[in-house]
Amino acid sequence: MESFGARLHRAVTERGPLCVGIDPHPGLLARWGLDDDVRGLDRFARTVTEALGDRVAVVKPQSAFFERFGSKGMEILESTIRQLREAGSLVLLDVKRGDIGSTVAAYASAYLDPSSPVHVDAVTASPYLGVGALAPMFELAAEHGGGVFVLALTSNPEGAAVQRARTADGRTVAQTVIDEISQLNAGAQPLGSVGLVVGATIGDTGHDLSAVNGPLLAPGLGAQGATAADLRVVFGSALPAVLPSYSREVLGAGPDPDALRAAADRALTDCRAALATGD
Ligand SMILES: O=c1ccn([C@@H]2O[C@H](COP(=O)(O)O)[C@@H](O)[C@H]2O)c(=O)[nH]1
Repeated sequence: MESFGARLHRAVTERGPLCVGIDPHPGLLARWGLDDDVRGLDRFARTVTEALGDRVAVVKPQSAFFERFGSKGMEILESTIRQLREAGSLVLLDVKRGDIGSTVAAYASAYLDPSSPVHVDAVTASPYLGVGALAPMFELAAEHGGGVFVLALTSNPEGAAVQRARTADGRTVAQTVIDEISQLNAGAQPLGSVGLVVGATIGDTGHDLSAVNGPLLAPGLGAQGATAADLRVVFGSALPAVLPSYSREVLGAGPDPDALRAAADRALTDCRAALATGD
């Protein structure tokens, strides 16, 4: 079984370092001339999938925008996941799950067991109940070639008070998460399968990402104010592992599929330039 780290490395080599989110905000549905209902959601998700599924390395549906329509929204999420995978992009479901270990095991089987209807390539997870409580996700992911992206330094301003608080040994909470994930990925080639989420908005915080050896998902670009040029400041020597992520910045170009593709291409060009070593 090929690991998620290896699959992601290949996808980024072939398609470029870019993740595009599917975040059907009510405001975006309106801008696209769609109603804020199940039909609008379906049209939106289908349009993004058809425009970008065969060219972007990773697509990240935001589960909340599907969940808010109940079972019909979940049906659309299931078919979106299926279509994206058929088109060849890796699917990272942004669900930010986390709980006590026995419940995390159920979340793991929901998203990382290939027999599940919402099986995806990777999920986002919250370490607030302890990184160790996420072990069932890491284990099932490893068994089936899946990945997990653990929140470390999020892009929103409210995150800092918790994530940059100091623990008894003087490290920040975020650094303890970073260090635990680094241990999980130690020795993995070409890249570990447990990633971190580090916002592109956070500036130079002095956190040490050098030993992570896993992918670093960087949301916060575009609508939240960060630019590709900020990636160098935030990630420093860890830049080669960065997977930049845009949602509203690209989605706002729709519904014309050509305009969506052009927006994704622009984002990729900016990110390639920012991530290029020696730039
Ligand atoms: O720290 C984080 C973690 C996750 N997100 C998610 O990424 C997208 C960002 O959307 P934009 O439209 O590009 O702002 C959204 O789904 C968030 O829930 C994040 O922003 N920051």
